[in-house]
Amino acid sequence: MGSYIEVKNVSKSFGHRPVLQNVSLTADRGKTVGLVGENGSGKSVLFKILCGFEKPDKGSVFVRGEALGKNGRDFPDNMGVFINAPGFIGIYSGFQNLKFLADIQRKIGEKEIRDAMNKVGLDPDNKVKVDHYSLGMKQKLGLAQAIMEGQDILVLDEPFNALDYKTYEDVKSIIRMLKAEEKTIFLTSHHYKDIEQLCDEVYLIEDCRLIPVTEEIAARYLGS
Ligand SMILES: Nc1ncnc2c1ncn2[C@@H]1O[C@H](COP(=O)(O)OP(=O)(O)OP(=O)(O)O)[C@@H](O)[C@H]1O
Repeated sequence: MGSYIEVKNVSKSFGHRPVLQNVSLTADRGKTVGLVGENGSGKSVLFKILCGFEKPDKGSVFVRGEALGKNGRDFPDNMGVFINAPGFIGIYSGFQNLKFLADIQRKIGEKEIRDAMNKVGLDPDNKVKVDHYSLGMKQKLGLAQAIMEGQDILVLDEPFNALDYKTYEDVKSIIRMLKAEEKTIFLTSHHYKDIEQLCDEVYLIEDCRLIPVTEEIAARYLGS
């Protein structure tokens, strides 16, 4: 089998504005791939294309050897997604929210939800409504959702956003744990340091192109 994930010559524009031009990327199973780039450079768009949430104008995405968008297969199987701080129903607890989501696929029961919540450091028996969750708790709930079905590919778009130091370190530890479990992970962060520490391969999106990060390019991001 070839790469676990392959993005091949993908281009995407919104109106007349190109965001991605001829972008290609491969990731082997168990690797952590980081994406950096300025605000609006196209990181989330590329992640949404990987997940099947956006369709490329040109090019293809292969996940475990299967092309997205072929044979009615719009979304990859077994992929956990955390993009744009996930929305939850505020009047329900974290556990209830995950239960609603789990009931869509019916792959897992309460035990797996509890395990995922414990893994990210949330108490499944906490009856507090998500409306009253701190930002860090919401981020962790989003991560629990992304992993609760045992997904082996994880797409995590800025999971460190707006966290205090302690929660930031917690989220980093969760990602290290997922790496140790040999998940294939795609990650963005505005702090190059996070990406450098956690990722096996790093790419920069600049001027609609995807560039492997060399030491020289990294020097521009270090200290950020
Ligand atoms: N559905 C859409 N319709 C129109 N334009 C869009 C759409 N989605 C994204 N864009 C535009 O595509 C560009 C890339 O957006 P994207 O969200 O991928 O940036 P990003 O690199 O993730 O930025 P940030 O670091 O700020 O999160 C932006 O100019 C954005 O406005």
